[in-house]
Formats: sequence, structure tokens, C-alpha cells
Amino acid sequence: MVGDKKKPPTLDVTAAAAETTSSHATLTQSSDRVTLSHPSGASATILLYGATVISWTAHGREQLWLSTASALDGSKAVRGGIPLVFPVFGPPQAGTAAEKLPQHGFARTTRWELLGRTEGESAGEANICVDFGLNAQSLDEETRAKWGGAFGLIYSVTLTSSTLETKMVVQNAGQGDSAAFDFNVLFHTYLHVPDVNKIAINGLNGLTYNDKTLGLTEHTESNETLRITAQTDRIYRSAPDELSIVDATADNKPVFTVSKVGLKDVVIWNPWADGAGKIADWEPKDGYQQMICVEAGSVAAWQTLEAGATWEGGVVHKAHL
Ligand SMILES: O=P(O)(O)OC[C@H]1O[C@H](O)[C@H](O)[C@@H](O)[C@@H]1O
Repeated sequence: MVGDKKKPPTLDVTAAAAETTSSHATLTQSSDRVTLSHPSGASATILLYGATVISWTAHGREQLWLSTASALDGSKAVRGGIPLVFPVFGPPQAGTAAEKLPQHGFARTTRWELLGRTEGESAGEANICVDFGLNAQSLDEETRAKWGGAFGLIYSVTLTSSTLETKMVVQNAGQGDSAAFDFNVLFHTYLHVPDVNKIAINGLNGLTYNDKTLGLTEHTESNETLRITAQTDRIYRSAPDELSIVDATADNKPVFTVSKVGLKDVVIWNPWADGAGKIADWEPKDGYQQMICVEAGSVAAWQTLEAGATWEGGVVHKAHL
């Protein structure tokens, strides 16, 4: 696990018991998952495998899309929810330190350690937060041999009545000049939407993006609002810190607000019918109509972390419906 001295000072590791309750919120733990419950009725369930959020409820409804065919037993990355991408986004390029790793790295396919829970306040309301840790020593030997970074990660998931915040701290525990490492990091959030044909994404106009469906070619977004009408897989570079997802068929009623801190890029992904048909664990096949991936991260360029240095970034997802 991440060294004691490097944990956030507020972290209450001793509270990570089988079940801890308070008048404000509860954390329930089983052998493979943790569930946070907020007094408002909101909840979040996180698998220790990949520290993957597999459910987030607010306003009495599920806010994340999860394939009904997804493995949840640690045999394969989860198809839906919020898989974590680290230390490489997409298929690693030959010649990079990450070249031997699988697509999207190892964070989503490694069991994390539960560090503990805290309660606090955000935006004037009570929240509950749970922290998970992963470091180089906890990787299996095969994975360690594929990527040498002396990394430590602390991943925090914070729940309020209508928001889910995901935050990552990356530490370089290495020593000496040669211990710097490069990484990508991304929160691969599958947002659940009532009908993808009706939503629009605001905040991308004027940005440069690389279109993965067109061989990663570079384009400039010229639409005030982005509608999803076909397979979409784009890396929007240097995106603004706030994006809104609205219902374009209902006076642009807000559906989600996505606010990022310390993260440069946003990936927008929907596999559409053609893509979903090729993904074995995607069910129901027409489920692409009820989701949109809005993935905040730093992926267009490597983040370089020097020995002893710490990096931090996160995203707040706010559900309006
Ligand atoms: O199938 P996965 O490895 O989970 O990747 C799912 C998707 O992740 C990101 O959104 C990428 O931009 C897509 O190109 C990729 O298809």
C-alpha cells in the first residue's frame, strides 16, 4: 500500500472496518466491494477490482451505464461504470516505457486496497469519501515487469446528494534522477442518459481534437453543441474545466455537469451500433443509446513525474435528473 506518511492527513484508516456507520452516512464493505450511502438516498458502489465505480445513484436513479454482460468478478476490466485508466491511455505505442502494457494500463485490472473513509462537506452539504491505494509493490510480478514506475496512487471517491467526485493522487516514490516516469490518467466514465439521440454536449466548440474513428487525424470542433449521431471516439485537447450535457429536445435542460481539475483533456466515446456489436461484453447491444462516455483525463501528452513528486487531478460529476 501507499506509505503511511504519504496518505492525506485526514485519512482515517482505522475506520475501514467491515461496516462503519454514522448519523450522516454509511460505508458497507464486503470481500469484493464497498458501498457508500448518503443520507439523501444517493449511493455509490466501488469494486476493489480496479477500484471501479460500478453504480452511482442520485435522485432515485442510476447515473452510470453498466453492461449487463460485464464481468464483475475480477476476470476482466469492467464494461461500464468508471474504470480507471493508468498509466497509459489506449493501445501503448512501441518505443514508450508503457509499450508492454495492455490497452488503458493496469489500474482497472488490479485489486486495490481500501484505505479508509472520511466524512466532510462539499458545496455546503455533508459528504462521504472513501480512499483506495495501489502501488508498485501490489502489482503481480508479470505486470511489474512490464512497467517500472515506482508509483503510488491514492484514489478518492466522494459522494454528496447529487455529485460523485473521483480524484487521483499519483506519487513517484522513486529516488534519483533516472526515476522520473511518464503517465496518462483518465476517468473512463460511462454516464447513463435516457436517450443519447436527445443529448448535446456543451463546451467543446473551438477545441482541437483527434478523431480515433478517422485514424487519429486532427480536427477543430466547430459545433456550438455536440450531438451524438454515429460512432464517436474523440480526444478533445486542452478542454475547458466545465462541460455540460443537456437535453437538446427539452430547452437544453441540464442532465449532467462534468467539472475537472488538474486534467487537460476530455474523451467523448460512444461505440454506436457498429462498435457495440464488436464488443463481446456489451449488453444489451442497443445499450449504446442509453450512454455517453465523457472521460476527463490527461492523455494527449504524457505527464512526467519526477522522483519524490506528486500529481493530483479529479472530476466532479453532477447529476441534474
Ligand atoms: O474496450 P476498452 O479497452 O474498455 O476501451 C473502450 C474505449 O475507451 C476509450 O474511450 C477509447 O477512446 C476508445 O477507443 C475505446 O474503445
